Amino acid sequence: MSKLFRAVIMGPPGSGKGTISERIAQSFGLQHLSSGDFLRENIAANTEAGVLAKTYIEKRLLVPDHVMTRLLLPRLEEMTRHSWILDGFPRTLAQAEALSRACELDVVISLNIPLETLKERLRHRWIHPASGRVYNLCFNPPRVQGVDDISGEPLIQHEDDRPEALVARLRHYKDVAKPVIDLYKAKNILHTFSDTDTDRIWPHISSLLNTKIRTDQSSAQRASTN
Ligand SMILES: Nc1ncnc2c1ncn2[C@@H]1O[C@H](COP(=O)(O)OP(=O)(O)OP(=O)(O)O)[C@@H](O)[C@H]1O
Ligand SMILES: O=c1ccn([C@@H]2O[C@H](COP(=O)(O)OP(=O)(O)O)[C@@H](O)[C@H]2O)c(=O)[nH]1
Repeated sequence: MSKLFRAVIMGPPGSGKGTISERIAQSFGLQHLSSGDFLRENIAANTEAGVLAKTYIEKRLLVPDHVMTRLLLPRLEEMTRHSWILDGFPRTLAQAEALSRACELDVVISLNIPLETLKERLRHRWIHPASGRVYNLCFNPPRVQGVDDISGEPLIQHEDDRPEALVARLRHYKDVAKPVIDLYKAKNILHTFSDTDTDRIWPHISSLLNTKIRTDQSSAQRASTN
């Protein structure tokens, strides 16, 4: 069996983590695990962690580290036979340290997108809350305006995606993410991509993953024939 591949994607709200993770999942066969979607599934299913997480999310707070790790790490353990990309976790240094104890990451992708671009994208972001499917009126519009392509249910916009809320969210992201980014830089697995456009970033991410995944697979094959 080829070596499993573990990746994390980081970036401020609107940087394209969800959009790029979906492309990676489709092009490279990785499982995409989004912490936000996973929390929403737990809330919908009324699990103990979901009920607890909801109280924080409703107040626009981060869910405490011990709740997040207790929820996410067992989910990752269930995926031991799959290569995966994690989106939205780890958010804090404590989460990153807990993840390091659980598994070894191959690549961390960090998205560095100009503020004006983030503002524009979030202003036009529409979400299907039940599935987490994300649309943008300019970039990937739904087939019918205001309606989810698959379920036909209405789309909503997040209060938080208003341009006025973004500066504070961005400042908060930078404060919390800085030590996480420094940790991955020190481990030599951080790859930062800066541009205004996912379509221009994508070829670089794709060639990075092509190199990494192919190199890992050939060394795993060499190990199995030795
Ligand atoms: N790793 C995490 N640690 C703590 N709380 C988290 C984590 N991931 C998600 N959450 C909680 O779930 C909420 C929804 O997460 P989600 O990633 O879907 O949206 P978001 O924070 O609005 O980010 P974005 O706009 O980048 O998609 C967050 O606002 C936060 O309260
Ligand atoms: O090059 C891009 C990438 C994303 N988006 C849109 O920008 C918003 C934010 O993207 P996403 O939800 O993937 O970002 P995240 O918050 O997960 O980082 C969504 O409406 C996307 O459809 C865009 O317009 N252009």
